[in-house]
Amino acid sequence: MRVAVPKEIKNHEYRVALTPTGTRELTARGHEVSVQASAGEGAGFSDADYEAAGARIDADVDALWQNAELILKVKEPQPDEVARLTPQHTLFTYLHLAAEESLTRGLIKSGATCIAYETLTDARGGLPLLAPMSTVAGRMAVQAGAHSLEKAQGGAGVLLPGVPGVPPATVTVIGGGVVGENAARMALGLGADVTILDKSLERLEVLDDRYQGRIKTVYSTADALDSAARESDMVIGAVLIPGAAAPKLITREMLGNMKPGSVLVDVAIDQGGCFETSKPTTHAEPTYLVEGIVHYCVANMPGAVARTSTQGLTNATLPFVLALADKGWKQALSDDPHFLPGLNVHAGQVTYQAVADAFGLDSVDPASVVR
Ligand SMILES: NC(=O)C1=CN([C@@H]2O[C@H](COP(=O)(O)OP(=O)(O)OC[C@H]3O[C@@H](n4cnc5c(N)ncnc54)[C@H](O)[C@@H]3O)[C@@H](O)[C@H]2O)C=CC1
Ligand SMILES: CC(=O)C(=O)O
Ligand SMILES: [Mg+2]
Repeated sequence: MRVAVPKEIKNHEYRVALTPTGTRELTARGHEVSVQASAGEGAGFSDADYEAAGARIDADVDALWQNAELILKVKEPQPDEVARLTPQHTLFTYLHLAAEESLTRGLIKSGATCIAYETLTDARGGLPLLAPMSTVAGRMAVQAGAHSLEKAQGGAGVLLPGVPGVPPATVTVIGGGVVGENAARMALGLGADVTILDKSLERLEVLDDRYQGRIKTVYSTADALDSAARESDMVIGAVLIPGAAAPKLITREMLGNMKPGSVLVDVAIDQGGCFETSKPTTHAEPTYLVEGIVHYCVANMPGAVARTSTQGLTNATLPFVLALADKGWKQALSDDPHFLPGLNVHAGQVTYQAVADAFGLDSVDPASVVR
């Protein structure tokens, strides 16, 4: 199969979808891999590294896309990339379609087969291609939030661990999944007073057992969210309803009850955000203020630690990339019931129910498409 790896073009996105190690796995199986010139540079991989693994380096972006059958990316296609997609292409990347109607409509129009990392499942009920980046984003959320609490960033001037005689900051994490647990662990490690809210009692039991009371767990209700807003120095939004737009859990009205200079870190921004006043930001300008509350809403947080993130992401995607290249998308998806939910759009139709629901579109069952 002809596999192409474009250079990412989203603001401050330095990850790349395939490492030289992954390239070698593909070329050893007889696949042709074209990597856009300097695509791996931000993650510390040179063109020569890819060439040594058997890839062709292509400086001509038009030719790269035109010759490709399988396109491997990291971030959702940007408008210039959507314009390059045709029915011949299978695209494998993060899509987060429920947050972006124009992208969804663009992919429908393209006729391409679009498979999202974030909606693949595993036998334990997890999201195996979201998990590595959720781990990164959860860990980064506390770094970003701690920086945002500094006065120069508009924050209240609070140090997470406090000092002897001054109590630590209060950090609330909404959603105790992969992002949430990793954020809570980091905040705990830095000496903050940490609480996790979740709607899943089962998940709260796991966390309670794992942290033995060092992290408090609270069932997520409107009352609990009200208290979290009033009492916290930092609130981290880490909820997910797979494939769907995030619920708005902290409203604009609730900001008035928060301490001035406290910080909201909305990691769920890639699914539209879980705070009413969130809007996507970039690493170039990560924060903004609403009613004296600092908002950090970067939709590609792992891009900032591209070396670690690229390795973590490609470790998880490689088996699926190999299946797509070896068997073609139809056979690969039909052979694996956990790969199948990755299919979001095919030949002009939405194949993921929650995405169709978000925009009032019709959807078709992905199983019917691979038969
Ligand atoms: N901004 C960024 O750069 C990145 C963002 N993300 C996003 O972070 C979000 C979280 O991802 P994961 O932790 O992997 O998901 P997950 O599925 O592991 O965890 C989500 C948790 O939210 C809980 N939840 C759902 N509704 C809730 C509610 N109303 N109140 C409290 N808890 C609720 C669920 O029970 C679950 O435990 C996703 O939107 C993901 O796309 C992930 C990586 C990078
Ligand atoms: C999950 C995601 O959107 C990211 O890693 O950028
Ligand atoms: Mg996004």
